[in-house]
Amino acid sequence: PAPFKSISWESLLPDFPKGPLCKYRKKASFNWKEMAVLLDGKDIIQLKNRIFSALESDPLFVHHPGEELSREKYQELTFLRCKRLFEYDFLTQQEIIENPLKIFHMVLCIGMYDWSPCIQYLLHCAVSTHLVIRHGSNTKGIRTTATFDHNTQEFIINTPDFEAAKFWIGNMGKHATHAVVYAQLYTPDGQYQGLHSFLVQIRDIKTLLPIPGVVVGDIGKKIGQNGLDNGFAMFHNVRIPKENILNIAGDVTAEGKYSSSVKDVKERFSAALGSLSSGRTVITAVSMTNLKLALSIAIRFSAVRCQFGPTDDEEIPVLEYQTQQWRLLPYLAATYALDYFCKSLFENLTEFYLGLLTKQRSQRQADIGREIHALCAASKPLTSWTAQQAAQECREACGGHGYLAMNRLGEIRNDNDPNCTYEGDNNVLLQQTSNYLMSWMHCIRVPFESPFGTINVLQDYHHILDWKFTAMSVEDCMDSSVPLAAYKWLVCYLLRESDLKLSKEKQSGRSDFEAKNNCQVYYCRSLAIAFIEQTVLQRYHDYTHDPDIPSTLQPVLKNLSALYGLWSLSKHLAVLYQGGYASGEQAGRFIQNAILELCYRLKDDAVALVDVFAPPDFILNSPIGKANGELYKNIWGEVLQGSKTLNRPSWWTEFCINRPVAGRLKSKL
Ligand SMILES: CCCCCCC/C=C/C(=O)SCCNC(=O)CCNC(=O)[C@H](O)C(C)(C)COP(=O)(O)OP(=O)(O)OC[C@H]1O[C@@H](n2cnc3c(N)ncnc32)[C@H](O)[C@@H]1OP(=O)(O)O
Ligand SMILES: Cc1cc2nc3c(=O)[nH]c(=O)nc-3n(C[C@H](O)[C@H](O)[C@H](O)COP(=O)(O)OP(=O)(O)OC[C@H]3O[C@@H](n4cnc5c(N)ncnc54)[C@H](O)[C@@H]3O)c2cc1C
Repeated sequence: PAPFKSISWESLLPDFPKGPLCKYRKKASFNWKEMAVLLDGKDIIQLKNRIFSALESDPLFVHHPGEELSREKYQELTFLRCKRLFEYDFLTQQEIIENPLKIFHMVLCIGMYDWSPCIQYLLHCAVSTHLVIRHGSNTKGIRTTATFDHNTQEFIINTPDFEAAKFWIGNMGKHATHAVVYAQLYTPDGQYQGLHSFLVQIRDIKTLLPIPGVVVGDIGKKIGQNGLDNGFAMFHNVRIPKENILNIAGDVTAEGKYSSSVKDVKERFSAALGSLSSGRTVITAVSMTNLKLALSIAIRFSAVRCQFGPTDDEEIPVLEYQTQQWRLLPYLAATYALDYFCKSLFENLTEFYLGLLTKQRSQRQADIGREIHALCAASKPLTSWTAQQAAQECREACGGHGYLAMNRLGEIRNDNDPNCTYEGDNNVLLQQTSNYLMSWMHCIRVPFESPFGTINVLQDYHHILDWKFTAMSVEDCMDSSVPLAAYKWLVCYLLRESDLKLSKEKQSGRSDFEAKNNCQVYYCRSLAIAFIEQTVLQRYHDYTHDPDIPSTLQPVLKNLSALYGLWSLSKHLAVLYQGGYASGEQAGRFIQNAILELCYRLKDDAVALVDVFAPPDFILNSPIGKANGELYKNIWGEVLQGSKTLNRPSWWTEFCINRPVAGRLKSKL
């Protein structure tokens, strides 16, 4: 941890304005500034401050309360903001080299303001990206072709029909001039060489008009992220120079011969898709950031909003209600656990990229690639779904005020939604993780480990399968070691059951394809989810129990770890009983009561816990989520800023003069 005394907290993290939230802030068991410094460190806090204050002082980023922007205008504004982000160029190369985690924080800070310019910016930056993969989940089935013409030294790109069109591509709707297009490569000998990516110009850079042979356009309004122009494209004999093949997986010689350092077709396919792991890691963090936004709003609101009370003339904050605590505080615990996990996953990814950059060809590098793929293929589903459920819960937890667009919960929910789909549909991706786990079954009897140690739990597979739930009281369950042990059992059990189920399906004569499909629900899918929850919990448990954590912060961090573990585990209670890990009434009851007790213990810390990660008011942009807690003043302030709030409607005569004659249009037949 940083040496706290030498840091001027005041300059880094100014106090919040006085107001109704002070009551809870005073009750907190820890100092929120000390926690913020522990979690992020001084350097990152300074970076965040730099980005947040640049956006706040820039007229281009001014909010327009009470104003409805058309989609066209919003897209234009998003583009201008994206350009401005390039002008700010928040990080130098040197800073990135010294601490790659800064890129991660920079992206999330911008996204906290609005995901549309953030994603647009990211997509423009991602030089090695996979922008135009789209065929849907089945990437192997992409039907766009790239045929090499050795006479002209060009590739010819073709879309066979409408169904094969590229669709959904970010930035392509209105303004992208170049795209990275995935296509099936054919060499002049007619041989099919598999999926490869190519840089294709789609619009003229001076006029923004399409290049001949390219049909490109905007796909229309979406549920969220409408500042982004998602587009479609079709290619009809579009010729690109030979150099435009991005030779990640293979290359073609001038004579038209195919060459690749990766001989195995399957391996080439994995290499071609390897870059998706970075996108999935970022989306894991994007979703976790949405949790931060939604919870900052809902918890501050709940600490101030009063309803009912023990007597007729005393109303209490809704946060005092057990139900409200149980609805929100587990998500708060999840935010802390996932925040830690995201940083650790990013570090894993950095190691992977370092290996790629230094052209590592070791077995370890290959194993890292597989493990990262398995991790982010499950962490994206876990985090995006958690954020999706949390955003809805937070919306409802703020009652009617949560439904007012100005309070931003709808926007958070809608902008988070595609995290469940893009860069791989969540349900499809979970199959990748369970495939990986199942692949370890054959070496269960020999010593093995994975580079990041996430599958090392399987070393004790046989032993763990004999474990039982042993806690004897609620108090016994108040540490995350209890849910962690249960998770280890759960992963081993679901692995065994999935493997058995697959064997049975095959023995009964089903094809590999059918057998695998019939093992998903209740087996492989649950296995992938349990595995990633266990991994997140293991990492967070280890962190919160580290003796280096200051004693002033450790109790609250341990409570968060225990709550996250028990609450996540409680969704698997049926399987714990079904498989014999738990038995009798007590086990379930202890877990439930421990969850409630932890919620109760954390409720006085809840406001301080969101103060640690909430962005400044300007960025959060939610009257009910403001740091001063002046709920009603903030709402009224915003309502009255609407340009037409007090106006008579332009159609007032339709109401007052052209009155309806009841039944005038009734059918006379
Ligand atoms: C703010 C953040 C950014 C927002 C970005 C928004 C823009 C959005 C962009 C996009 O959406 S881009 C389009 C993304 N599309 C997808 O993600 C498609 C999803 N489908 C797939 O990835 C693949 O088709 C699949 C489902 C993973 C593979 O299916 P398939 O059944 O055909 O192959 P397998 O036999 O399972 O795999 C073969 C082999 O390859 C390995 N592998 C697959 N992917 C990867 C990878 N990314 N990294 C490493 N390895 C990979 C897989 O594990 C298999 O290996 P083995 O088991 O044989 O060892
Ligand atoms: C906002 C947004 C932006 C996007 N941006 C881009 C972009 O920039 N570039 C790009 O290339 N793509 C982009 N995409 C496309 C995205 O990658 C795909 O939508 C995604 O990969 C899912 O594919 P799909 O839409 O074809 O769904 P489908 O594959 O048609 O899936 C439909 C349903 O079928 C289920 N399903 C499919 N296969 C299986 C199976 N084997 N087993 C069980 N269930 C299955 C899925 O779970 C899903 O519920 C974007 C999408 C969105 C929403």
